[in-house]
Amino acid sequence: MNVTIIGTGGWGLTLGQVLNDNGHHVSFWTFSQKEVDLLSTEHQYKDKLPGVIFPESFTYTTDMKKSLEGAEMVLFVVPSQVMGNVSREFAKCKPEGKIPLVVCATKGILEGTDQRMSEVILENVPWLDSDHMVTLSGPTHAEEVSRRVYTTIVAACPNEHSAKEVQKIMSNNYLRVYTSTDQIGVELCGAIKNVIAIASGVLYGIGAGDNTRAALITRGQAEICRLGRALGANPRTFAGLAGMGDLIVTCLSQHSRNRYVGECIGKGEALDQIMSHMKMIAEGVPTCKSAKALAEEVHVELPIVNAVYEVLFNNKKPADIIEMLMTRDLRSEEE
Ligand SMILES: NC(=O)c1ccc[n+]([C@@H]2O[C@H](COP(=O)([O-])OP(=O)(O)OC[C@H]3O[C@@H](n4cnc5c(N)ncnc54)[C@H](O)[C@@H]3O)[C@@H](O)[C@H]2O)c1
Ligand SMILES: O=P(O)(O)OC[C@H](O)CO
Repeated sequence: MNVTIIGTGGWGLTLGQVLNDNGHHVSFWTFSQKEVDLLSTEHQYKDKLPGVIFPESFTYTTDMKKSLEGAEMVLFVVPSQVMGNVSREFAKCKPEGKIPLVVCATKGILEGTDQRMSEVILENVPWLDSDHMVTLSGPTHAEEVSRRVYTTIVAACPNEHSAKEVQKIMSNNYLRVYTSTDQIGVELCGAIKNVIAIASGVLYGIGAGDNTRAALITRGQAEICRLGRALGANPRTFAGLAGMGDLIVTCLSQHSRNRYVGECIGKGEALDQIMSHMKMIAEGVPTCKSAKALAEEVHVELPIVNAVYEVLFNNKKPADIIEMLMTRDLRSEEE
């Protein structure tokens, strides 16, 4: 199968390698000529995945129409906050023949809107319908998948047949793909867990204990469930790979970008200073703003998300915010 991947970051390249391992032909689009030159000559992206060499058969271009020639499947793997522009560009490249299956592996909610990534793409691409829009999400750090470490992931689409198609195309002996029809739940879990991961990083940064981290992960999960239920997600998704699975990996892994941002904050660094030296995207930062706005819109209380917002954007001290969280009105765990 011919697959086009939109985005040549760590995750896009890694998914390309999975598809190449499965015998598919992979082309990439990127907005950056610098990335085209680097990847076409060096076949590696040292800044993002040092030591990983990508197949020489990969092709790279900044010309989206050209990158999509003959594409039977298209994967979007760009940062969430550029998904609007990138999908509008994609909309101009309607293929002559069969509409390709579209898969989105980006995690986040578009700032200034309440839109999940599949909603952004579907709104901007009028010739694409929701039956052909699949979400790929789960506990999957590129640093490990690119080294073929055993991993699981979820392909979610309201149309089960499309989810199963992606499952068949992407599964192999080191990547096991499950399917789900709960795209809302899978996307919300993937977006909000990044905000909770920042909080987890803050706990590492200030030297908090394991009890505190366990509390954060569990109560973070409670917030994801509360918001998800209000927005129509299937509660079973929260306990699945895209839910608890991804929350665990992102809160605890040495590879997590969002956890790293939180850890630096906990050690006293300023957010803009941290962002200026990061080589990969930490989606939890913009998603924190959108999640807070989304929760207010549907009248759902998210104390941890709000706490992260106060620390990131209002310069509140983590210790004061944790004290505030611990001494709020007492409540039942069953609420
Ligand atoms: N890295 C991982 O382990 C991983 C795993 C699962 C999901 N994800 C998700 O995949 C998405 C991409 O993550 P990543 O780690 O590959 O990011 P990255 O920071 O490595 O790369 C992002 C890429 O997006 C493209 N890009 C950047 N700015 C752009 C712009 N203005 N216009 C168009 N394209 C632009 C570039 O090709 C860049 O290399 C994120 O939503 C992330 O949460 C990442
Ligand atoms: O853990 P992070 O913050 O690097 O996020 C990347 C992916 O979402 C992990 O599955």
